[in-house]
Amino acid sequence: MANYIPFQIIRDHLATFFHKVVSLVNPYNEITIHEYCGEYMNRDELYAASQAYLSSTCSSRARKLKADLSEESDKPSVTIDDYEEVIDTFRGVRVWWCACMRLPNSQTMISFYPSQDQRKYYRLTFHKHHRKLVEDEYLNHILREGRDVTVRKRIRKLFTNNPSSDWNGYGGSLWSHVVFEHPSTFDTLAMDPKKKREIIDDLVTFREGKEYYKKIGKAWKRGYLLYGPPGTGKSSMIAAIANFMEYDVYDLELTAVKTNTELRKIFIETTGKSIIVIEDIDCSIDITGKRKEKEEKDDDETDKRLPQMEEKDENNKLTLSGILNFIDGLWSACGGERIVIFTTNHVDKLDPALIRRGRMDMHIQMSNCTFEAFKVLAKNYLGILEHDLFDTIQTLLSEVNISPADVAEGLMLKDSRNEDVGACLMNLIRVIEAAKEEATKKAQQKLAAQENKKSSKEESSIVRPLDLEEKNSKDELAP
Ligand SMILES: Nc1ncnc2c1ncn2[C@@H]1O[C@H](COP(=O)(O)OP(=O)(O)OP(=O)(O)O)[C@@H](O)[C@H]1O
Ligand SMILES: [Mg+2]
Repeated sequence: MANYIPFQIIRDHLATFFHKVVSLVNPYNEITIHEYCGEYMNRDELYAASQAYLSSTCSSRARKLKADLSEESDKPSVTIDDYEEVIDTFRGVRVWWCACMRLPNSQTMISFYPSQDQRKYYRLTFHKHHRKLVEDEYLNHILREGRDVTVRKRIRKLFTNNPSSDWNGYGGSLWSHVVFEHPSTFDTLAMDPKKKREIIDDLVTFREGKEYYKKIGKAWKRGYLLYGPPGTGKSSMIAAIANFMEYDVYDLELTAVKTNTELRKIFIETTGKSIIVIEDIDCSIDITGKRKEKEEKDDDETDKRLPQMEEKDENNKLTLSGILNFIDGLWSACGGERIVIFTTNHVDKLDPALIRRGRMDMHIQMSNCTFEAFKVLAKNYLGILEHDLFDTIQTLLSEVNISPADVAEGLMLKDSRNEDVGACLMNLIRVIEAAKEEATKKAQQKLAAQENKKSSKEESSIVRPLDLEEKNSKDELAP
């Protein structure tokens, strides 16, 4: 024992000395990034980001790779295998990455959780001259890029706050979700190409605007109001935006929300890089004119009520001001990169406060099928850019209002093996002609009804002698 203590001291001194000598000779520094960290051994975000970054940026340079399928992705991901060293270059500076593993101290212990025993980590090696660059900039670069890759690779989800039994809701969450797999894209969306370009440009500016929003002191969010008749592609546009931006979609069913407080909680559970959608906002809740009603009520009752009471009442129901708060007030508190979209068939029914610029930044009218929109549908459904029947269809479309949904239905092949393109276009012509006939009939009926109304009005304004006699006798009887 007496010999043991001096031996240990000598060994420690030797180890320190050895390190000193090595660091004098070795011009390289190392940083290790462990998979699990902290008191509760949480998975380290920098480790996850490094893994994503390396698999997307450096795996092509590695010879030994490994593949896996994580729960959060629908594609196998290939990453660099353990102990395979890869080189990355940042601002002309070379760094070396290596995935390493520290084996358990005791081999005799049996564990059902190998990942807890085998501590994985990345070793990042670089020249000591570049230490500042690595610490101050490169690691942040890894974190940012790695997070982006993770977001891009994840399975996107469609959330709803009004779940049916087969949706996945966990841990008392107010949202349930399914995998979001809508095929709509801007390429398949039939609308005026100029308008489409404007929307895409607006989305790109928004996506790249993090610093700009920060600079001007505004929450990083954007509101779109989509309005137009049924079947003009409002829901398809939402899916196209989600696919273009690679965002999750939160389909907020307002009728399932009872109070402002609940709305607030629901909102707080949403994450960044998402679209919050309220479809048919005019039908979801009677918010039109609710403010007016409230103002009138306030005039009568303000004196009798304490302010706290009013606030409590407000929180016990869902009100327009609750929704307005939801759209702008709370955004700033919850980080950014969210898009909110309202859809409606009746834009004129909405309270102007709800859709004013700043809340709904862009008002997008989805219109009935134009010839330009038809050409997109013909390309998508039939794979054609031109046809002899296009002229006829162009003339017909200029004469009648028909939704892209109806045109799309007319273009659907009944039997994809036998039907030819001409037959499909003829079918569409029949559909448009029927719509035209229907519209003419309706217009005639409307005209006839108006004529009837007019003539009955004229009739009632002619005062007949008999009526006068009757009126006079009534006047006499009156007290
Ligand atoms: N502009 C469009 N471009 C491509 N397809 C469209 C378009 N509009 C409608 N469709 C087709 O019609 C179907 C119905 O469209 P969608 O649900 O997007 O209409 P909507 O405007 O949301 O209707 P509603 O007001 O009834 O909710 C879609 O599945 C799509 O196939
Ligand atoms: Mg819709």
